[in-house]
Amino acid sequence: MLRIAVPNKGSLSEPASEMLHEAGYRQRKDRRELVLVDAANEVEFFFLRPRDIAVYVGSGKLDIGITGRDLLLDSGADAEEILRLGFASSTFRYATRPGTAEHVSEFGGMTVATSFPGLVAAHLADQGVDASVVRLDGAVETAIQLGVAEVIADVVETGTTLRNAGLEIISEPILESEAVVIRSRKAVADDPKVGQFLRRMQGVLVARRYVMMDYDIRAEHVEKAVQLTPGLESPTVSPLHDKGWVAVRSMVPAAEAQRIMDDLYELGARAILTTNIHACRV
Ligand SMILES: Nc1ncnc2c1ncn2[C@@H]1O[C@H](COP(=O)(O)OP(=O)(O)OP(=O)(O)O)[C@@H](O)[C@H]1O
Ligand SMILES: O=P(O)(O)OC[C@H]1O[C@H](OP(=O)(O)OP(=O)(O)O)[C@H](O)[C@@H]1O
Ligand SMILES: [Mg+2]
Repeated sequence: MLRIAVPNKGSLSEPASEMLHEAGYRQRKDRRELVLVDAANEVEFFFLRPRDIAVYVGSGKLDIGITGRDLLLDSGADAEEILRLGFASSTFRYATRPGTAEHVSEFGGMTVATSFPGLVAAHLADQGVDASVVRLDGAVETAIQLGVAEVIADVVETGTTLRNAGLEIISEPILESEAVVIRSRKAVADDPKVGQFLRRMQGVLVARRYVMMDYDIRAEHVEKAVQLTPGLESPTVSPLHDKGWVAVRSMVPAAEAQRIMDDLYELGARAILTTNIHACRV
């Protein structure tokens, strides 16, 4: 059985379970379930606090886990990122009241409040800045108003929370984060069960990002048309009963599908259809 850690709460929890469900795994019906065995797929899911996942995986007790890159790096656990999942995307940044500082190098002697002390201490040391770090569980923006710190370091998605607290971002992001699959550095390389899990998750990512496009085009225009729809490997071109025409089938990025359909129409393509991809292996 492959033992997988899944976030049980917070921003990572729902999208992670949704993705696992799309990849064909059983998921819990009750949020209080802590462990779930998916016997058909030979997988056991452990629903854990997002912050603890890297610790379990790093210790080698669980094979792989889904967590945030920021949480992985903050933990200092002996685990590594093996697949980016594209949700819970955020940046990790410093912020202060306007006028406090313009750059990290001015933080010397100040206190930085954060829920990610490992990440922040390492970054300050890397920048050669001697500042203290105070660890808070959440709502760190308020630490400045209450005089606990002059600077905060926190997750920023839209920036609304910082703006509402009257704070401004300082310097470049410390980190760009998103949900990732992690594995213990102690794990056996090339475990086939891990490989199969990753292919399923990659299949979901591709099925979400691409659509299948079909169209008919006069044979003399097919070379130009396939430049617009090169596919992942190579488009399928099939003869039609009418000798002058061919049918083309190719995967295209969903976000570009409408533009590509317009361009294909201009080239003379007709019967242009797009269909969603339910699942795939690439
Ligand atoms: N607003 C957000 N947008 C995108 N990602 C976020 C956001 N808030 C937190 N995250 C990400 O979620 C992960 C943190 O998960 P965690 O469950 O600890 O905190 P949370 O989602 O803020 O939940 P809570 O604060 O309710 O416990 C991190 O990887 C972080 O980057
Ligand atoms: O840039 P924004 O779109 O405003 O999002 C970022 C905010 O979202 C998270 O807070 P959350 O609501 O999880 O509360 P918390 O501080 O208690 O974790 C994070 O800690 C930031 O405060
Ligand atoms: Mg939070």
